[in-house]
Amino acid sequence: MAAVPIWTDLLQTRSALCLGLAPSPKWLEAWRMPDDVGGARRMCATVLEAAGEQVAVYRIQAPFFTRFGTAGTALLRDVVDGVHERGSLAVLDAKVCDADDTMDSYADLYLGPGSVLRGDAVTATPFMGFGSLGPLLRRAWDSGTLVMVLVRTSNHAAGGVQCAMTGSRTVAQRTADEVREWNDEHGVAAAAVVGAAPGEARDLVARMPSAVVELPGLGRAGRDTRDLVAVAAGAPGRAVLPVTTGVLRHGPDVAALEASIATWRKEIGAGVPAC
Ligand SMILES: O=C(O)c1cc(=O)[nH]c(=O)n1[C@@H]1O[C@H](COP(=O)(O)O)[C@@H](O)[C@H]1O
Repeated sequence: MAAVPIWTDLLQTRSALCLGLAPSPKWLEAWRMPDDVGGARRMCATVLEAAGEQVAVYRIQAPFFTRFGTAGTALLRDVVDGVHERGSLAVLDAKVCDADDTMDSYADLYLGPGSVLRGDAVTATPFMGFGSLGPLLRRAWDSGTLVMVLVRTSNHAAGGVQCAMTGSRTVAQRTADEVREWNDEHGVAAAAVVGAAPGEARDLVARMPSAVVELPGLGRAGRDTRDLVAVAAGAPGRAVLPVTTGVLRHGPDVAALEASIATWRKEIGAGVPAC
């Protein structure tokens, strides 16, 4: 079942901004909220109140919820419900990875209306071999959801693995090609996370012409917003631009958060035209 048309519709009507929800110890302290499930609940409610129905997609960092045990998992489920009540999509950022028989169980937890957490997408690591993602990808297709495969990440340690050569391609290029091949063969359920500098990102995005691509990096030191927005403009209707720090640093004041979200939407909207 194709998920992409729903994503495209929302990304075009609300903008490509993907708002990060990260009730981490660091953010709860900055917001002067207790580092417990009550504090996390207040933080998420504040962000959702400020965002209203302006945001197409939320990237929800699952470990910052599940660290609180069953109460945190219940909160995560409530937050996903809150996202859906606003007509938005929820990416569960859990970066799952395992052998193929176990991957099926991750789908039970994360993906689609029949799962525990009812996410619209889950992030996954392909470094046990792309084939190990098969069961998760098949379940994503069946439930109209997406698996966001880590093609290239921005953390300092990533380059040694993801830029290593495998034949004539980097590992990241090969993974991007595997995303395209899966989508061409089975239907578009593989999306991608591409946390690369603009030149490399443009090449990787071009290798996955039908995939939703998440391009992290907006609002970070050393990254020019216009460069990243220009990469997204090459993939209209399927590029997702996550911002966490760039918005959360304005909290917990609701009006300041709202203003920041509006500013990001405007900045992104001007550069990513409707397709
Ligand atoms: O999966 C991601 O979104 C991700 C990919 C990547 O390449 N680099 C990266 O930092 N991230 C996530 O982005 C978060 C920080 O987002 P910003 O505060 O918007 O920069 C991190 O906590 C990671 O979970």
